[in-house]
Amino acid sequence: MHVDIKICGMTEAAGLRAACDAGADLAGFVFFSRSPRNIGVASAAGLAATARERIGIVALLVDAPDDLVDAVVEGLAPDFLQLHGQETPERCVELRRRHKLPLIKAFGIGDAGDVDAIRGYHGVIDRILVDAKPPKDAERPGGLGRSFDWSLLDRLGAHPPLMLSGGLDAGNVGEAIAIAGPDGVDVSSGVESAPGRKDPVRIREFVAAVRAAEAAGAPAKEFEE
Ligand SMILES: O=C(O)c1ccccc1NCC(=O)[C@H](O)[C@H](O)COP(=O)(O)O
Repeated sequence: MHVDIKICGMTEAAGLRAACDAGADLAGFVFFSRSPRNIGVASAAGLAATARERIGIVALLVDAPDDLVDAVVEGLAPDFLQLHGQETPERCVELRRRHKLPLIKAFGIGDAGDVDAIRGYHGVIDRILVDAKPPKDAERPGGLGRSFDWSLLDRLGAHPPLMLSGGLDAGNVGEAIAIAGPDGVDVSSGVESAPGRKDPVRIREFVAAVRAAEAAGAPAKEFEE
């Protein structure tokens, strides 16, 4: 089984190069002004141009208006859009139709009800990304280095491909894969030396830990829609 690895919150060439060299599958760029990983479209496009043949490019947006989504899609030409806000299924349909790009929809998980709510998105998104539910007063809805009870995902039933995130690092990602059996994992804080600064050594260690878990044969759960 292959577990896709997404390293999110790229702001510098060194981090992006480390992700490519380590064999990560996807690199995320955050377009959200209250994030320490926020990046402008031109800077993201410049970085992505150096890596596009080696890694998939993900544009992360939070309840973004059309003019921002249009600018990001036109300037960056991402392979995926990741929606990390309160986007409704109707908004997902609209964005998929308008941009003809696969959607990764993020869901904050705090309890069983949050998992059950994902069902309303089946058929209108391409991948589920589960993250810890942020506290009410959080500055941002993701990239907080918080994890959640992975066993809640047992309730998912049949589902589109699943990406697990939230507080992952090289030390816990093997256990997370064994419990949740995701199709992919996503990390930001756990591979940083400070918010917004990716650490090449931690990236290498994280990718190695995921590949070791794959080799150990943690069973990926089947998905279907
Ligand atoms: O990373 C951010 O700053 C961010 C800001 C606003 C919305 C989402 C954000 N990150 C989303 C991601 O995909 C992160 O990789 C995911 O939340 C996991 O983050 P972490 O727990 O820090 O590994």
